[in-house]
Amino acid sequence: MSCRVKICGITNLADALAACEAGADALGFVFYEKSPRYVSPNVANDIVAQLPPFVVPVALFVDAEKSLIESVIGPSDRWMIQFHGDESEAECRSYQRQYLKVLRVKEGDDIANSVSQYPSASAILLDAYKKGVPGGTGETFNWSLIPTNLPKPIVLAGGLTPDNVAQAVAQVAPYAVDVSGGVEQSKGLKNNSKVTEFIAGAKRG
Ligand SMILES: O=C(O)c1ccccc1N[C@@H]1O[C@H](COP(=O)(O)O)[C@@H](O)[C@H]1O
Repeated sequence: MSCRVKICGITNLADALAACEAGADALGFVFYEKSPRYVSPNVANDIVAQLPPFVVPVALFVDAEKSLIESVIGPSDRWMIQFHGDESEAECRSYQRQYLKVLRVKEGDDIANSVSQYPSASAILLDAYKKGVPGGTGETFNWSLIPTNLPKPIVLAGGLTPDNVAQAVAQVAPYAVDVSGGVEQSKGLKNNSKVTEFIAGAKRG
């Protein structure tokens, strides 16, 4: 089965529709105000209402207040949630939506044990750990730290680009890959050629 692709950090309708046209399976919207890719709940929901069928919108939060999460996911049943902070399994589960739990990987981590803490997650997203920065770092991590027999689908993220995604898919065989900075022309704006190249590389790998 070919690897799915999530294009994250969507801030406008043109980039969203171009990514769908290029074959993206999911689009990520960042509701973390310190990110240069932040998008407001109203703008994001307006974009989501115009997405074609079979494309999953993913709402990314970093230790967000319940009121913010509810204001984003309330208007549409289509939203999946990406918890990119230190949220507990009980908190993630409480929204009764499909969700991705992010684990930020560094040397010495027991990934299998961390994955086992989130039995209700739809999938686990593995990103690079960088002190003081919750995500969107543009940095890869040591993919050989990922155990091969994890009980959840894995979404690989962190520093992926059109140049390294095929190798990443060949080595890790993830369920999906996720990219933000590697397909941008500037922070918060996508480069459509890079998005197309990235998706082709992921499907090839
Ligand atoms: O993209 C951001 O600005 C961001 C901010 C806070 C948390 C996560 C964020 N993005 C996610 O980070 C990973 C890797 O991004 P990159 O490809 O290395 O730029 C990815 O899951 C994004 O969804």
